[in-house]
Amino acid sequence: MAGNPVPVPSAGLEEKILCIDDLKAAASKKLSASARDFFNSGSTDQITISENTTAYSKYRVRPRVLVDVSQADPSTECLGHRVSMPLGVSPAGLQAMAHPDGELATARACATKRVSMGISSFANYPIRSIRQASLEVDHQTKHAMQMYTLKDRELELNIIREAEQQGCSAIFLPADSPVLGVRYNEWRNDFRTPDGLGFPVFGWDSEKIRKQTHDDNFTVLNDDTHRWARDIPWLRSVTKMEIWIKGVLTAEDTLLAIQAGCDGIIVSNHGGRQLDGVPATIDALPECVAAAEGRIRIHVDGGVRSGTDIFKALALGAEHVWVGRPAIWGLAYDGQKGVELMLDTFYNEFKRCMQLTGCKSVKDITKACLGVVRPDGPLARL
Ligand SMILES: Cc1cc2nc3c(=O)[nH]c(=O)nc-3n(C[C@H](O)[C@H](O)[C@H](O)COP(=O)(O)O)c2cc1C
Ligand SMILES: O=C(O)C(=O)c1ccccc1
Repeated sequence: MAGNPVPVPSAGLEEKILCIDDLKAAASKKLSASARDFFNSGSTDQITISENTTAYSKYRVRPRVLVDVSQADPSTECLGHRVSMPLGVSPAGLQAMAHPDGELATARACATKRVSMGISSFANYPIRSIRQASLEVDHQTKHAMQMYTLKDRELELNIIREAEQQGCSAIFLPADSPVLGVRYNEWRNDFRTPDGLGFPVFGWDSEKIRKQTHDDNFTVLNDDTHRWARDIPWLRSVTKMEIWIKGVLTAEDTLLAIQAGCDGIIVSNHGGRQLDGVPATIDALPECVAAAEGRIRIHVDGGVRSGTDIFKALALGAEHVWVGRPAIWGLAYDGQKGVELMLDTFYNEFKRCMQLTGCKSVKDITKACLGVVRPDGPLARL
């Protein structure tokens, strides 16, 4: 993966974007207040969204020195395929509100940088076009289709069939969304999908969505009677794609995912947009890893904002991380190039973190690489 130590912005974009926070600031200036609030907010009191990021800072890295790191290799596997680093782009809806090319730009950037991508069921482009945009760059890039349990089973089945036919590798079932979170910012702004944008995955055009709030979308579509015993076997019976549960935060649900024969879980709180007050994902991860005892794949998303955050998540037992908002910020800043800039930034930071901790490959990143800061005490080993 190509990566400039200091990425160069496109012509006309003068800011120096050195880190993800720079990208957030630059992107936030370009978005309307209502779009910015929609993308950047969490639910209710914004506690979980804020902790998702800050919780990383209690961990300290324990570096090993005098190791030959000239060949340090950040690559790993995701969805059965070699990727350049253990980071992919989470499914996030409404990307054309950040940039007209929306999910197509994200797909091209992910394919260029060889990372996996999640496709939101609220994407503004059809699954086929997103896959096509990716295939034009690289034939190997893997996609996970995010699909809720829908009230309309026939619609759900059609979408799953389409995703499989278009070559998606996995279903990400967001188990945290039987109903929408309490999103005061959206409600205060009376947030609506901008005119001209549709949700083609559901076959909804702009006209159909115009009168609906974001909350209405969920209420109409999502099945709040969803449950393990009914929905996972059904999914298995209708698709050969991998089945991942997105939104697990406890040991108990990790065990249920194993029992249900799922391929993996994503420890996620929907970027703090569903129930406020649930733990930061990096704090929920250890209990899920301990319960799993290696019997199921574990990924994590939420609040990952630096290469060192990726490193910490791996040291705590995740195989791979995903990012939502950083991709949106990249898109808003500079379309495909902005998403590539975001991915380069993570890649460069992560590789350097590996090198400075004496890790030659992602397998070298273990519990021994981290400590935790306790008030007035020495660094505690994990
Ligand atoms: C604007 C936005 C839209 C999202 N849309 C979806 C979605 O359609 N489906 C879904 O499963 N998760 C969705 N998510 C959650 C992301 O998949 C992911 O869990 C979260 O963004 C990760 O946290 P981060 O943004 O802090 O990286 C969305 C998140 C954001 C910020
Ligand atoms: O806002 C979200 O978190 C989300 O899941 C979503 C749903 C519909 C459209 C865009 C995003």
